[in-house]
Amino acid sequence: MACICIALLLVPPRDPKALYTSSHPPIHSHIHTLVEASYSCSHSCPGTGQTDRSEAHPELEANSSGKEWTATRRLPQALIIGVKKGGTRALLEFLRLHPDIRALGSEPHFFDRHYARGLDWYRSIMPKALDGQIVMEKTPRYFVTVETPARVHAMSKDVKLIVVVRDPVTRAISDYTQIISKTPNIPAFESLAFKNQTTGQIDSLWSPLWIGLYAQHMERWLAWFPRNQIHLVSGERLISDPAGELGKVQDFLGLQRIVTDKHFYFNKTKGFPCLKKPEGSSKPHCLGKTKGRTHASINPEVIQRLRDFYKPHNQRFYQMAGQDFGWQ
Ligand SMILES: Nc1ncnc2c1ncn2[C@@H]1O[C@H](COP(=O)(O)OS(=O)(=O)O)[C@@H](OP(=O)(O)O)[C@H]1O
Repeated sequence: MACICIALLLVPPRDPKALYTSSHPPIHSHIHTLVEASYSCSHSCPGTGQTDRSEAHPELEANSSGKEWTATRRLPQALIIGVKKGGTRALLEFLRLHPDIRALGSEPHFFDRHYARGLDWYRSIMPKALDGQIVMEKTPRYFVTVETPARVHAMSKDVKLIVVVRDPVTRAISDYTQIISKTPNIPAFESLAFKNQTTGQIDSLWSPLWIGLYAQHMERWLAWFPRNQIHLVSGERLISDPAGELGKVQDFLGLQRIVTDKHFYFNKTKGFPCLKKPEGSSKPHCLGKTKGRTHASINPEVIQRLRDFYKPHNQRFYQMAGQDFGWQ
């Protein structure tokens, strides 16, 4: 909060009133410079950890004319609904650089686990936002939970939905790598992936494999939302060209393209794009150790069998998506 106050003092907008009202053009055009400063703060203010960064753009209260414009808590207008291990954290962290986005840092699991708490509870956990800012959260499990599309639709039929998809085979191995890191004694990937290893019959109900049946899950969402309300992000391109993918997401959200290639650099040690050292900040920011893990080593024959298994499912998904994600 102290940082944003300094930023406000240092970079006064030409028309402070316009900064805090819902008048269009959206606030980003007015607070562009300011946000460069608050972005630095979000990475360097004491006690600003990953979760705290949901408060990267604190609510602004102005009284240049004696009047106050206060941020309020609102239900989200956009959700990152999946997929688990697709790159959802990276997407959320990158989007958070945008001054017109206010995102919850943790995964609230409202529509899948805490629905009984009601919409007032859900609203109460959202970060405060100004008019014109988009409130969002990410919970990757929404994409695969059967009840979720109807529940999300009951909250808002206009909500914008984002799904980060990744090669389902790599995604399954990533998922298993995470599971085994928490439960080291579980059986080998191979024995969980097959109902019968001799016949090679795949156990498609095993969660790491079932989540990758994207067409099946997508179908449920398309029963409630039009295709143009669901934006698909390539998890692979989010790594190879984060600015390109972010550009398309900002377009989808109706935002100016403010998060661009100038925000990223490729960290060779991490092997992933990270956020550049912002001006005035002590260090650049990469995602934590649980993102970009070394995967469990899997027999190549098993991988090939999984590729064969997913092939028709992927083709069906490409048709629904209207694009080929290039998974082998
Ligand atoms: N910039 C950057 N830095 C680090 N990691 C990145 C990045 N972009 C995408 N990814 C990929 O994100 C994968 C984790 O996905 P999620 O964040 O969706 O995981 S989770 O469902 O929230 O647990 C994670 O999967 P693993 O590599 O298997 O660990 C990464 O491949």
